[in-house]
Amino acid sequence: MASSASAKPLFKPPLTSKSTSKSSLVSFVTTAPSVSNTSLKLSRSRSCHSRRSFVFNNVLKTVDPSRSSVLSSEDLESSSLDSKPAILVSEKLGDAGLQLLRGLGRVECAYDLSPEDLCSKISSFDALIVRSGTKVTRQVFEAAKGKLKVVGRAGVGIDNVDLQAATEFGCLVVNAPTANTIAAAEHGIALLAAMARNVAQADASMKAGKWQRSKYVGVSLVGKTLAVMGFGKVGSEVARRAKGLGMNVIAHDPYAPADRARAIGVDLVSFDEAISTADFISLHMPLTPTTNKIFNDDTFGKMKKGVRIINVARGGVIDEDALVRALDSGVVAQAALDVFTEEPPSKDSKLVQHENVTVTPHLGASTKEAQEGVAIEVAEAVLGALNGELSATAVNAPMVAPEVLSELAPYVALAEKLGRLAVQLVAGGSGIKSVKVVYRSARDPDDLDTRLLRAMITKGIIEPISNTYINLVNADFIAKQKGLRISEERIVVDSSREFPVDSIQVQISNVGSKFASAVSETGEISIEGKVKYGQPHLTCVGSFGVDVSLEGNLILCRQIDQPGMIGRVGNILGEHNVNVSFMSVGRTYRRKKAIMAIGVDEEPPKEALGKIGSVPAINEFVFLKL
Ligand SMILES: NC(=O)c1ccc[n+]([C@@H]2O[C@H](COP(=O)([O-])OP(=O)(O)OC[C@H]3O[C@@H](n4cnc5c(N)ncnc54)[C@H](O)[C@@H]3O)[C@@H](O)[C@H]2O)c1
Ligand SMILES: O=C(O)[C@H](O)COP(=O)(O)O
Repeated sequence: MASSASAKPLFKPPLTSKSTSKSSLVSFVTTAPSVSNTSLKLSRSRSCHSRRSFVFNNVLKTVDPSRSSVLSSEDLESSSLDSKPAILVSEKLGDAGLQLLRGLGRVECAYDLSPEDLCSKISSFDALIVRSGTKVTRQVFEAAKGKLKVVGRAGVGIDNVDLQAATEFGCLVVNAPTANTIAAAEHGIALLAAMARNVAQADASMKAGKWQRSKYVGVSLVGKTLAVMGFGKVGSEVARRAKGLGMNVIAHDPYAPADRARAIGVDLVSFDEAISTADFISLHMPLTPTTNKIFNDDTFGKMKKGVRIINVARGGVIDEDALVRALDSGVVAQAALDVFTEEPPSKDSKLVQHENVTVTPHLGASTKEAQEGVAIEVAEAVLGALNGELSATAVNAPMVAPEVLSELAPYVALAEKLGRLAVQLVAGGSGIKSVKVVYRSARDPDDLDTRLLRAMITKGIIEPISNTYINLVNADFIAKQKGLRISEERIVVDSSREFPVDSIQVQISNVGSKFASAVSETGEISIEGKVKYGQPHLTCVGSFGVDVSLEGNLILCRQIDQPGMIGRVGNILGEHNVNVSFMSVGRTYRRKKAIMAIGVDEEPPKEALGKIGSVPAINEFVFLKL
């Protein structure tokens, strides 16, 4: 048997790269205790309610051994060149970000790949980093064959990434949402001023040898009304700067808080009020199915005649043919555009060629400062994700604050193990439709973020019975796809508020069990666990209280409560060189029914299990893999 009895959680620091530590989330390793013969822990309980190491990157990694899994920091630190994660950078990325990536990964920069080339290469890469020019389509995720774990968008807009496909394939998408805000806002203001004073047109005219002072009389900005459509990061920075130019600024954003707008002297108004009262309209909303062509014949028709439009958001929010019509009719006096439905637009695009239109080739984020910033921001997010950390800039996974992650880490391990145990108790192992998870906690229900725990229970339940790999990104999607309904209940209990969760109970209803004693009085398979000394423990099976550390494998026996049972089963396992790590007996009444839970390091041979089954006082038993 093993020799040490101590249970000590080890807190492992994140990747050693200096800049990675700025935004990275903590990764944990907790080492399960091994227990010697002499310190074999025995406990007796009446009823329920009176290593291996766990690496936190379990949350994101793939577990199908035929697929390469997300690397732990140990892997990264000790890896040879070939075993470093492979990162494909498909568009120009700032040097600082590339250096970070090269410190920990094998980086290939391949710009201007055709969609076919991208698809043919992608299955060799763990991560892909793009800007707005690469379309990361469903075909790309299909071609990746499960190898691709993270797509990093070096910028804000993720409309070029098929998020639904990414989620279905369990691929995390992260972006760099903050580093180019100022650059985009400054470009918006540059276009606003340049358009109002015909800077680009006058420049072209002079370079053509002309001197046309009366042709390029402009309009003033001071005192004019600017409508900012989309009052997020860029929109509010544009508004702040426009206020400085003496403009009256209003904004429309269905999701922006009014107090944030008020703080910079901006009134939030309805869509129609914004577009019908503005002299200038600046677009700063994302391209989504709702905002697609939101500026069209109908909406241009509601604008003040002679309105001027600036777009540094996405070309797709404007119906470009309708804009040409509005420019031709004079409803829109001028437009200044940095973004287009198709990029680059066709050479003979009427919009680009229109004399009242000023254009730039998607330069909003193109300052040295912003490019260095987004490169670092995305590199940190991608490396963090490859290290199994949840990114603060995750686009298709719940964002979980670092302090919440650190608190929940041991409960995440417990959740997965409970899911894994519960499914093995189901007769036939399948046909599960309905799972209920009950969290008992002293904290208010609002104070407990259970998304991670639910994802890991889902992972524990589905992975043993299918070849689907599950992580935090795709857990809910896969559960839904498999028709598995997972409901949650939170019960406030009178215990310590120091810990987020007192116990987690997993119930599977409407199924038979291969271990009848796991079925509770109300008819569902029910097991419950707690975290004790940082380790997941099984504390309840059906209506029987037990206490066994969840490590290695588990044997559950229902027996008649009588002397000598522990010794008999222990001897059988000893004869077959199977190391017992924990043992616990739970009974309903003295000398009546009892459940013995035995943790074992090795899988007992069939012969040993047969001998246990033939002990006369043992009514039923089951062997479960953790
Ligand atoms: N041209 C460039 O190079 C460049 C650079 C940076 C950002 N962008 C684009 O600018 C846009 C804004 O970026 P951000 O960083 O400010 O993003 P953000 O998420 O901070 O802000 C977007 C805002 O739009 C709002 N919004 C969503 N739907 C809306 C609707 N129907 N009507 C009005 N508002 C709506 C959201 O509530 C949010 O407040 C994005 O599309 C981004 O891709 C372009
Ligand atoms: O959404 C963004 O961040 C901008 O549009 C920048 O795109 P780019 O990285 O292609 O310059």
